[in-house]
Amino acid sequence: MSDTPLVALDGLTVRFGRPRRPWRPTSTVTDAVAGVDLRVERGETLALVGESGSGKTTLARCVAGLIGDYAGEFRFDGDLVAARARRRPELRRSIQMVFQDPRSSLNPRMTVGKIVTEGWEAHPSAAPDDPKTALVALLDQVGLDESLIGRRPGELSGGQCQRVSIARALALRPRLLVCDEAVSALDVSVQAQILRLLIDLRGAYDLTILFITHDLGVVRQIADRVAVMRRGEIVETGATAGLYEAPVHPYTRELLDAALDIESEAVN
Ligand SMILES: Nc1ncnc2c1ncn2[C@@H]1O[C@H](COP(=O)(O)OP(=O)(O)OP(=O)(O)O)[C@@H](O)[C@H]1O
Repeated sequence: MSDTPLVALDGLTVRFGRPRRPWRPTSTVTDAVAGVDLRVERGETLALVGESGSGKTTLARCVAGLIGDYAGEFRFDGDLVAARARRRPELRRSIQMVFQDPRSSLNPRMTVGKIVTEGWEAHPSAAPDDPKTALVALLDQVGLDESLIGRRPGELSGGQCQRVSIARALALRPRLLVCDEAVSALDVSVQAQILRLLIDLRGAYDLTILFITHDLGVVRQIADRVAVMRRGEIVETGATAGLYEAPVHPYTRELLDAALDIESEAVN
């Protein structure tokens, strides 16, 4: 097995806004991601945590190819990914994203069957010989019955919609799954089911997962390692257990204390 990390970011910077100009005296520039160095090793689940506005989604979208305008270096499987190369079908297929709001991330007019299999048209290399059988198998793997094939997202629960999103991503046999707050919109019991599903699928599909969340309780259930993001920068990375037991950066301690306060409020 290669030692090359699946994802290597060096000095990754994503800037939004408009700079100051003689006719525009106020600059609105923000570095949402500000010089991030980060590795995601093959087969691991790395959680990226941080408070709202810290830049997690921007980093995730950049890695998933949804933001092409960035500075710094992004290597996937050792190869430098230039912004232009993002259009390479093989790279697009290899990195799939699961979004926060399962309902709005699915086309309401399309059936479950169409949603899950649509990617095969754009990526014939991932298309199976027998699409019908492959579709049923995919649905089974994410815990959905084949009777749902003709249903539309509006007829499904939030948890079922998220399972459809996961099946859609898996249909393309990705190597990296980027989950952006993928369980945040779900009830706690459904959250646990989807986390369990992701853990099982990680093994079955040999996946690497970049898991974005603000919820430190969720991190403990799914992540091998954690990277803590604050104001566009990574302030600490470490194995999940170690980070909970002995956080180094004061901001990580603040996040953990805040999470503990929320947990104890929920208990009382
Ligand atoms: N399209 C955009 N245009 C301008 N500024 C943006 C854009 N997207 C994000 N930002 C800014 O970049 C910063 C980081 O936002 P981002 O959504 O990445 O943070 P986050 O950690 O994911 O927050 P949340 O958990 O609330 O989603 C914020 O200051 C945000 O206002």
